[in-house]
Amino acid sequence: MEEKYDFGLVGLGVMGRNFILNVADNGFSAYGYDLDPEKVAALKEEGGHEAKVNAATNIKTFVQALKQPRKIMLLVPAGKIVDAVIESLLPHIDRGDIIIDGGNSFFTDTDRREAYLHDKAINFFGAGVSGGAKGARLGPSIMPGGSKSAYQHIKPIFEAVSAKYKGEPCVAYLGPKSSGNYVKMVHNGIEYGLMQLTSEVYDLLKKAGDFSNEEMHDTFSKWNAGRLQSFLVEITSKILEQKDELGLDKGHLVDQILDKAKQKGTGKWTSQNAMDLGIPVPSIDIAVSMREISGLKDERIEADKLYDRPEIEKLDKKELEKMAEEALYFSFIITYAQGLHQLADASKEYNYNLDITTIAKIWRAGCIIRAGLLADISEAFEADKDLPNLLLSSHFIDKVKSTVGSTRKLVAHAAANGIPLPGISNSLTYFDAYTSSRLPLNLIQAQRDFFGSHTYERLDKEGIFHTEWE
Ligand SMILES: NC(=O)C1=CN([C@@H]2O[C@H](COP(=O)(O)OP(=O)(O)OC[C@H]3O[C@@H](n4cnc5c(N)ncnc54)[C@H](OP(=O)(O)O)[C@@H]3O)[C@@H](O)[C@H]2O)C=CC1
Ligand SMILES: O=C(CO)[C@H](O)[C@H](O)COP(=O)(O)O
Repeated sequence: MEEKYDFGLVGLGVMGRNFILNVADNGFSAYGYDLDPEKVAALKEEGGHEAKVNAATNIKTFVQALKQPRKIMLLVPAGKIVDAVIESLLPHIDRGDIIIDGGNSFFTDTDRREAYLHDKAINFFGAGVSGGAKGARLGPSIMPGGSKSAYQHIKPIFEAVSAKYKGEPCVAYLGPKSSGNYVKMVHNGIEYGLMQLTSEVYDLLKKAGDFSNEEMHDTFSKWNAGRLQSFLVEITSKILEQKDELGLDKGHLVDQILDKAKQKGTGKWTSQNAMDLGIPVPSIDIAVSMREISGLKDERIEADKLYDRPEIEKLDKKELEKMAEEALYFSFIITYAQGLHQLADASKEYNYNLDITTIAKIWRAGCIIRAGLLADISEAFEADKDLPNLLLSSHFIDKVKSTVGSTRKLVAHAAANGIPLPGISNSLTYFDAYTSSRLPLNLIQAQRDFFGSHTYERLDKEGIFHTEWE
């Protein structure tokens, strides 16, 4: 009898093709499935040896090639395709088999699918994968949620293929049901926030400091060697040195890219769900809004003609670079703080039983939001696992205190000079509000009671009060 394969993968696109080759590189035999015969043929060729990597366009052949309990990962576009693939697998798989959705599926879809498949005795995992094509090939961060006992079957494969941080795998069982997809969604929300912040600093260096692309390349490289070390700062430095091969002037590619940022939805879902839960994540909200504003290119061009802008007062390059590093570091901290706060509250709301330390640890390598800061963040949560907010951790007080001053100066300078810094200023405002023992929302309570008899509480007496204001 022919030897069966350890792992199956549906969807041989950007992520799937790379993930399956990674599985094979780590000593597991793997079988791929895609509707497209060219992708199947390409994988077989790239996989080299048929006993190690094989693939088919026939779903029955694919399923029958796998060892039981079958471990079948889907890396197909989120949405209806995931349901369609599950339906096409069902006639061929057996009780106890495991389906893993590795895509960016919406978490309530994962709950629905998990309940549907649970009734058929099929184990279903939502396991977000981060790291892009290169990560999938060489070591991503993986965020699995589902049945703890069934996880034992996929654990050896996931631990082998995942990125490693100082030898520790960047994957861990996170919790039941949709917990893995939820964590990946918030990962992407933080990703949106950090990308927005990086783009603001790039804009500020250019406009307030006349930095050239070469100079910014050097600045981001230098920052990446320090406490801002992160994948997004690293790739920003690389992007800034990339020459344009298509354009006529052979300048830098970044200058020729249309300033309209697209989105597939995960950042927006993070914001929407944070609103549902009542968790403030303004650094993420504004990153979503900025992608939307960026899309209004024609209107922006019209509006630009209608309103004057102040002439920008230039800052000393060295001083600006130092302040920008501090503001970016400060705003990165605030963005992680908001995302992790959301995870902690969602964990209670949806009974995920998430361990924030574990999440911070599996984000230290492999994923798009990997950063040196995550080692400090995991230590902060290790010291206090019930920490409500990073800003309350003794590990972060000095880091925040020493960088907030520059953030204030840059936000003020940018506002006075008409340079939009929405992510950095939202991060600062969040900080100022979160650290205020008294906010002016007493007035809002009074207004609500004035016009709608909505009542209010008092500082000096227990109870619920209403005033006839007029
Ligand atoms: N790209 C990235 O950097 C990342 C993507 N993700 C997520 O991973 C998932 C996959 O993304 P990605 O690899 O980029 O997407 P791609 O579109 O590159 O690949 C999806 C693959 O699935 C195939 N497919 C579609 N429908 C079916 C079907 N019914 N049966 C079998 N195969 C099918 C597609 O074939 P065809 O093209 O012929 O339709 C394609 O080969 C998504 O949820 C995405 O959000 C997560 C992290 C990073
Ligand atoms: O999951 C990812 C990385 O972690 C994807 O790259 C992400 O989906 C990109 O999102 P968007 O297209 O909305 O910018």
